[in-house]
Amino acid sequence: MATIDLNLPAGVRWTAWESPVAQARGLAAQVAEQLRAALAERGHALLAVSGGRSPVAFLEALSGEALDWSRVSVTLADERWVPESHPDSNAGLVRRHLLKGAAANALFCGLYHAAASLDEAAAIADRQIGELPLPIDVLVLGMGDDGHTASLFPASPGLPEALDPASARRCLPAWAPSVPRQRLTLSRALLAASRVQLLAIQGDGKLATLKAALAADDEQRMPVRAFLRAPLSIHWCP
Ligand SMILES: O=C1O[C@H](COP(=O)(O)O)[C@@H](O)[C@H](O)[C@H]1O
Repeated sequence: MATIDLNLPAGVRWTAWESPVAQARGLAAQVAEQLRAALAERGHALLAVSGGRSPVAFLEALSGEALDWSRVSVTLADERWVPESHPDSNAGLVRRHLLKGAAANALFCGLYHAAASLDEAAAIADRQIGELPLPIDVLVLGMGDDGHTASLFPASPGLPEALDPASARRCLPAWAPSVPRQRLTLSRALLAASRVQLLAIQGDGKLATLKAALAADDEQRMPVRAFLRAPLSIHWCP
């Protein structure tokens, strides 16, 4: 594979996998290893994963990893404000592709709540996330073609607060440019405190977005920029 010159910030690690299958398996093995380390160190482990279209093969591979899943808690970096039965639900995706077999023993804490408003749903999720064994041990982020990560979308109302590194909020309402527009996102402050931070992306389009984010000077325009620093490891495949 040709060398890719990205001029990454100090401490940001880069792995180019040869294929989506190799990426899914390799990433799952690394995540499992980090979860085992957290279990050995803390007695429990907290994993936050992303949704969307990309992570299916990774979630499938991770569900087959030998782990004491009964001591692992799983949450989401973000969610669409739709019930779990909806095809766009990130919780539904995680239940179908990760929480099966031995991995069904993990405690799952989703972000969706059928509240009267998105604000109220975010407040409920904020409280529930606060009951998890924070910080997040392993975070797996994805990235959209517009430079969003989690549901930190460019120009979303409330983005400055969601990206505020000093914010005490754990979960906030967010708005996407595409349907379902109403979202819930963990805050940058909470996500960036994760012990292990991984960004998994696929294809030349997302590589171009990553390059644009690295070159941009504004997190509001390219929210993924907020995470392009140590200890992030970026995992890409063509
Ligand atoms: O809407 C979302 O988009 C991003 C990227 O998703 P993908 O479909 O391009 O893989 C994802 O990381 C996020 O969790 C999701 O809610």
